[in-house]
Amino acid sequence: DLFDLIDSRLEWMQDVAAFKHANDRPVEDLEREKVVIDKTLEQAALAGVDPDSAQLFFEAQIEAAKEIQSCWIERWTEDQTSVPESYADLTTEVRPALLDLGGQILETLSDQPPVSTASQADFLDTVNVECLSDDSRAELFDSLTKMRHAQ
Ligand SMILES: O=C(O)C(=O)C[C@]1(C(=O)O)C=C[C@@H](O)C=C1
Repeated sequence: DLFDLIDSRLEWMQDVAAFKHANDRPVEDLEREKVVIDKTLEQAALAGVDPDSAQLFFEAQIEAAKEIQSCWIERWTEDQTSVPESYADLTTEVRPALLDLGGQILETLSDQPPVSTASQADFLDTVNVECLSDDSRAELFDSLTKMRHAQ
């Protein structure tokens, strides 16, 4: 289901944060964001989703992803004992999984009517990731309702 896929993408961000924290890498990677957006445009064209609306939604997902990662790293910086000992590898595991989820999100979206504002409560119930603020969740939902099928 669409909301579960969006939740799954964000659930990966704790692992991403753990990898970056352990390897002293910054949360934001603009070069990677370009790869993700380029892939999104390609996947949107294949799935029949309007590319501009897909780009705006994926940018909102990336903003949410960075907020979640920063929140975790802040927690671990305050309490060293809470730092995770194991986490998935960013390059070989997480990034391929994120691109795959992106494709599934676009395919699922194209197979159903556009997301209606009436499904907000259901969205908020399902997309309930630790460290994601209410504001970001609302913004994510708003850009999701603006995604359109290709003309
Ligand atoms: O791949 C990463 O390094 C991530 O943190 C994931 C992600 C994304 O949501 O796709 C988020 C933030 C980065 O700036 C780049 C990409």
